[in-house]
Amino acid sequence: MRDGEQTPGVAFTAKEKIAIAVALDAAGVHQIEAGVPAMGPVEVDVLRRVVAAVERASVVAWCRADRRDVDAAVASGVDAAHLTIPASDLHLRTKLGKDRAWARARIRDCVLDATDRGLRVSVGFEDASRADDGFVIDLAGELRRLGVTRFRWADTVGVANPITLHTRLRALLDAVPGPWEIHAHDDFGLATANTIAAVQAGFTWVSTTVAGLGERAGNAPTEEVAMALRHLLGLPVDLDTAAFRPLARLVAGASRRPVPAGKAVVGDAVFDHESGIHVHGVLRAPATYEPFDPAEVGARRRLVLGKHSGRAAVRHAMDRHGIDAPDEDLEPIVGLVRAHATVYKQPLSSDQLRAMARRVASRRGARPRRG
Ligand SMILES: CC(=O)SCCNC(=O)CCNC(=O)[C@H](O)C(C)(C)COP(=O)(O)OP(=O)(O)OC[C@H]1O[C@@H](n2cnc3c(N)ncnc32)[C@H](O)[C@@H]1OP(=O)(O)O
Ligand SMILES: O=C(O)CCC(=O)C(=O)O
Repeated sequence: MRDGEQTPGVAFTAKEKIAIAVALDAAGVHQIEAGVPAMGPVEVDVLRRVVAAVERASVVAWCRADRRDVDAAVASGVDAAHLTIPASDLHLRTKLGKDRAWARARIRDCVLDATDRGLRVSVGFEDASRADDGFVIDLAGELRRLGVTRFRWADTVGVANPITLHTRLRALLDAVPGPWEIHAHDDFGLATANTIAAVQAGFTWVSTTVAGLGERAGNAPTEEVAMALRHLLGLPVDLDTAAFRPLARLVAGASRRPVPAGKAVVGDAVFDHESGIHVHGVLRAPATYEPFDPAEVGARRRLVLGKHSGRAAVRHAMDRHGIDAPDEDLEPIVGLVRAHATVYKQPLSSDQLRAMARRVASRRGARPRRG
């Protein structure tokens, strides 16, 4: 929720934030990064209300490596603080005018402060994908000894490549075992792939946002990652996957960012089939052209008549709507369906299909038997 809301132009009201947190909690999300308490009293108050509203999930506050941020996290009543330190020299030197020694001292100090104050602490390495792995490994090893419960490896500008990432993260885990989290951005459309690669390398936490909302091209989408973990890696996913589509619409409303029709898992059209070969196959066994049953995410398959339809699809649609026609009429009806789709660029209604069947029947001097 924190990184999702960082999307330029997006600002959730307290009510929206609470509703999204409650929905995430109900869906079984384990931890909700609900906001940035350093933003001031309004955000602290929202965090407090999120903490009160959520029943099962842990609520974590995002903090800079700054004691003032830890103070604000404590004030917000969360059970966990996520402290971020830039890891790359680009971020340290160019952005902050600091060096690695500063980063080490600063994050150590804040970790000790936050743990002393009873918070569970995770640490994020911002821009880790462009950082020196040796520095990240050294620092993580040191911080683990101070009681940090988890590390986040951030691909802040989405430049990781899933193949090389896997090898790189395996080496990281060998050096500093324990819970690591991947936080992947989608600048090159690789956020989900990189997240899956990290899990395959042994990472046990994934940072995601609903429908991939987030800075620039966004983050790894919760629903894509969850379904890929279940179906591609065969891992148990204890989330209510049927909640993904309503969640995406809830977030779309609050962010004023409509869910694209073709968005994996949650898009309106991702369980539609039109092409003749696909519909012919799906009618025999949906698995021919579906990687999982749409019901698993509370969706329904739709067979759409259009420019690429074939006879099997037309016959199926006519049967569904009680329109009878001999086999010899199918080919010309398909022709009319194609022409209609090309002109109107819309799926065909049952009435339009019926009218086409009549037209073809009357051309050969007969009437369709029903309809
Ligand atoms: C990759 C990411 O997503 S990082 C998270 C990004 N999220 C946000 O920025 C949350 C929204 N941010 C805000 O509301 C504000 O930027 C605040 C409240 C955090 C800080 O506001 P301001 O004090 O006005 O600072 P401003 O935004 O101009 O600059 C960022 C400050 O944070 C500091 N900073 C940046 N990252 C870190 C860090 N990880 N640890 C410590 N300090 C940091 C910068 O040095 C700068 O402080 P300075 O002005 O004293 O040099
Ligand atoms: O929490 C972190 O360390 C990562 C922050 C972030 O959102 C990013 O680097 O993209």
